[in-house]
Amino acid sequence: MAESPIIEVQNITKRFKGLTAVKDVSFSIREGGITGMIGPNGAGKSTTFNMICGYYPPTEGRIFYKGEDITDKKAFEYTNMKIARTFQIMKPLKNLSVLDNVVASSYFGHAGAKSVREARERAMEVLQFTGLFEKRHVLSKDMGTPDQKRLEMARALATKPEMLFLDENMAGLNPAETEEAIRLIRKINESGVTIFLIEHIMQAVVSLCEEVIVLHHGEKIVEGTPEQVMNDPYVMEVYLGMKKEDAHA
Ligand SMILES: Nc1ncnc2c1ncn2[C@@H]1O[C@H](COP(=O)(O)OP(=O)(O)OP(=O)(O)O)[C@@H](O)[C@H]1O
Repeated sequence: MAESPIIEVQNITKRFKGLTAVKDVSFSIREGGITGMIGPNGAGKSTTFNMICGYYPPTEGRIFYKGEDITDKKAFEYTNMKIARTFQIMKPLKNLSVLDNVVASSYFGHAGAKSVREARERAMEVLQFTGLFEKRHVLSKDMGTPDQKRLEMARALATKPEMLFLDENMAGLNPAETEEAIRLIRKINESGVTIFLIEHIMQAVVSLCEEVIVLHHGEKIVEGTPEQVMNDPYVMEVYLGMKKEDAHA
């Protein structure tokens, strides 16, 4: 794994009128790795995610991608920078088939398909890769949550990203479905895509991430390997709601 950061976040703060949602947060995302962000509800995870993905700019601080300052870039410019994201509330084109959803995404980004044929070929490849090939003719609105989440990833992959942001991709999945999602995320990473994810499901964070950032009340409280983070007394208290001695009871 390369050591250089693909994303560097420097002292970002976001204020919404009177409320400071994120306060002076800094971290980096290592190229080639899987980095996770956790924290209780309202900790500032989505706000941080949205700033890094260009949905709104930080009130203060800077964000760098491969050394370039992208703080003022807009979300629509990201696919051209080989960055893609999924949404917590999924946004498929509901009345289109799974295949057409992925075909539509194939036209976007730095490697946007130049013809219908190229877009279809790309989509077929992505559907094979994500395990959705057999369901390619199903309307996306007729699929269950696990397949819709998979489709979100397929649509993102169709833009050929080098960096993928996953926003609570496992919410609403049962343990077996979670395991499948973990396998797919690992496979995407092994294909060379750097991943940054927000996730409430600890099993997924521990199994996938080599680096975890913990937010609480808008501030970064801990950063480290899953093991370091899960054994941190402050994390146990504020995030898991128990004292260290309780955890060993
Ligand atoms: N657009 C906004 N305008 C005003 N306040 C906001 C806005 N977005 C988020 N907030 C507030 O900022 C704080 C952090 O919210 P955020 O959604 O980033 O937390 P989170 O860690 O993602 O929570 P969850 O796990 O519930 O999604 C919350 O108090 C929230 O109400």
